[in-house]
Amino acid sequence: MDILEVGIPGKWEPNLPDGHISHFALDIGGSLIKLVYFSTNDEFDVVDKAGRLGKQSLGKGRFHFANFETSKINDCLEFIQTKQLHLGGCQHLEAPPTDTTIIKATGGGSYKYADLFKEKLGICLDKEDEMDCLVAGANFLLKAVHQEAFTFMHGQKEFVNIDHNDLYPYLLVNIGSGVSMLKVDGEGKFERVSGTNVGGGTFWGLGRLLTNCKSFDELLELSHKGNNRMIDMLVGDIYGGMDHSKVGLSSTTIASSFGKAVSDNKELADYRPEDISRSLLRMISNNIGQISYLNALRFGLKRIFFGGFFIGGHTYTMDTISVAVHFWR
Ligand SMILES: Nc1ncnc2c1ncn2[C@@H]1O[C@H](COP(=O)(O)OP(=O)(O)O)[C@@H](O)[C@H]1O
Ligand SMILES: CC(C)(COP(=O)(O)O)[C@@H](O)C(=O)NCCC(=O)O
Repeated sequence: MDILEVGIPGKWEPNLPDGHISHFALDIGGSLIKLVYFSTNDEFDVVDKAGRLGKQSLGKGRFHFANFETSKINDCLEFIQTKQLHLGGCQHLEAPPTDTTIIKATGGGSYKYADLFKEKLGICLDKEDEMDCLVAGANFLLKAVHQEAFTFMHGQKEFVNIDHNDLYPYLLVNIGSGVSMLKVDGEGKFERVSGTNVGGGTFWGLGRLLTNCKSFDELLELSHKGNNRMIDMLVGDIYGGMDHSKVGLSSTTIASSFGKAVSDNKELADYRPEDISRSLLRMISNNIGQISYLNALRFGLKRIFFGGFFIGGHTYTMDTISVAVHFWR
């Protein structure tokens, strides 16, 4: 089975031949809509007892994943409509578009936009709780997919071998618009033990205001070229270039994110957007890493798994979180 990424927010190819479509489902989050469907192209014609022509799949196919910004939900609706995802990709062969088209959906948007889906596409969203789905998905991936989980430290990615008998309990940290921290004890056994409202939405929202960036990717890209020391106050800035070794603080540790802006006597325009973005990314990632570590400590959990689109394989973000987790160890 192939996994195929077909969409990034705002960009999609409307005319890909998809064949028969099944397993169409949605996660409508605070920032992004995640959409998945399975398509089979290796089909042959079959005629049913009533003499109607249909297609039968040979069982091979692809998963397709697409994302849309939740604020541009109409693009998502258009994508579904164009590809006829809710009708199995082929309107004339399957059930006619009635009120009974039921699609699995999760995330806050499955409540917020239920009427919109019904009105525009005749889709009834069959809601699943996002935390239940998150835990079921994480457990499935960790157990069923080889080389799914990895550590990332100082630019080095190392896959983790998961021993199925030694997986639980673990802390699952999902960094979306906000951050949820779940203590997972088994299949369907979990508790939301903590969270923080300083998450991916904070990085993108505050970053947008401070830098005038037009997209998340642009903001993230800027952070790679920035130097947070231009705006963060370091221990060395306070201690005349020296470490505060008595309490284990090196001169290069960030003492106060954005702290230099207090004494610099500069305006926002005097700071480079690259430096602001870098500082913001470190501030938020550090904070999440520290809260996660403290919760792992609180419950005696030896493993933390991080997920969510804020991380999305972004190396600098992952590195910062890792440093924060290891800071006190
Ligand atoms: N292309 C993108 N557009 C907007 N945000 C993005 C994008 N890629 C990554 N992100 C980050 O991912 C976060 C959303 O993560 P996600 O796991 O999808 O959460 P949610 O379910 O709340 O939408 C955003 O707040 C932002 O920090
Ligand atoms: C409310 C949410 C579960 C919604 O999930 P999301 O769309 O952010 O993925 C999440 O944003 C969250 O856990 N926020 C943090 C709330 C808090 O603990 O302060």
